[in-house]
Amino acid sequence: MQSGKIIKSISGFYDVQLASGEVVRTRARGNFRKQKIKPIVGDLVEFESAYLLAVKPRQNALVRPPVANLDLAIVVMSAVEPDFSTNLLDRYLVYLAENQIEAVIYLSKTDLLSDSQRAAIEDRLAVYRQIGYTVCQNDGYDRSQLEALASQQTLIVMGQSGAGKSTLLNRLMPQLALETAQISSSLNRGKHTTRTVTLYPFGADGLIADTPGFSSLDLSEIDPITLADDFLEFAQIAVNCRFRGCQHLQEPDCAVKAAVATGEIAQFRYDNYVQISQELSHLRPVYRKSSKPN
Ligand SMILES: Nc1nc2c(ncn2[C@@H]2O[C@H](COP(=O)(O)OP(=O)(O)OP(=O)(O)O)[C@@H](O)[C@H]2O)c(=O)[nH]1
Ligand SMILES: [Zn+2]
Repeated sequence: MQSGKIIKSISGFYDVQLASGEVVRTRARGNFRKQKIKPIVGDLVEFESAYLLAVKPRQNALVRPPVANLDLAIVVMSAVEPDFSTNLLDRYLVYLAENQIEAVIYLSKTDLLSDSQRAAIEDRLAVYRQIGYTVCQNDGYDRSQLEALASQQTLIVMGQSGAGKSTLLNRLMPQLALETAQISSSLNRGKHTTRTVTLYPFGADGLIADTPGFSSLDLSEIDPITLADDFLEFAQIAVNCRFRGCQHLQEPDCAVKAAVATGEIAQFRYDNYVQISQELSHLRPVYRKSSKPN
């Protein structure tokens, strides 16, 4: 039996890449299909004589495009058109943290910024760098930095419509020549959503999806109780909260709120946290009798 990763799926055939880099075209056996698991690109599979036998449990999976076991996502945020928003960025970061996908932040359209706009966005991005995120942008952009991060990783590009995802993908993979749409040509919207995805070699033994990930986010499955864990800089400080499981909202002696007051945690990050937390709580009411002291 051999194992590898599905890098392409076309009409019942699955191209599986082995650790050696060799690619074998396989298909699913009849009895395998009865298991009602539809193999998707990114799946780690076992096969024999070009027949798939098993799909290994997935670390995560996206629906649009269907791709499994992502390690890394490049979150494309435009500086303008649409305007840069930490609220939207934090939603992506929460989503990715929940799915154990590492995030890299990529700022596009910096060439359209005035100096003062640029300074304001730089201030915000400095906060993300401080938290530990890698931040890159379309000018002064370093392909080798992205390649180094992507080494042995499976990655995808995601971001809202018009953010510049296809433009970035074209830069990373000029051989693909993805169509970039003028933001105004709304007829082209959603064009990528029905396409199948293929993983292409990128960096040292890395793979990159040729199709951008979704542009709208569903956070509704997230448990508001653990939401704070997705705000990585809160986690280190939260050990000093008086209550274990402190959600940093109304609780007394909250180290996170204290850190916001001193500026150690950025106010905008906390505000985004509170807003997302409230949205999730409305979706899923939580009744807690008491909190245990730490
Ligand atoms: N000036 C400038 N324009 C850019 C940059 N990146 C993207 N654009 C333009 O912004 C528009 C949208 O870019 P796309 O790459 O198509 O955006 P997308 O995220 O793939 O959009 P959807 O396909 O709608 O999801 C296009 O007109 C691009 O030419 C940039 O860095 N600078
Ligand atoms: Zn707290």
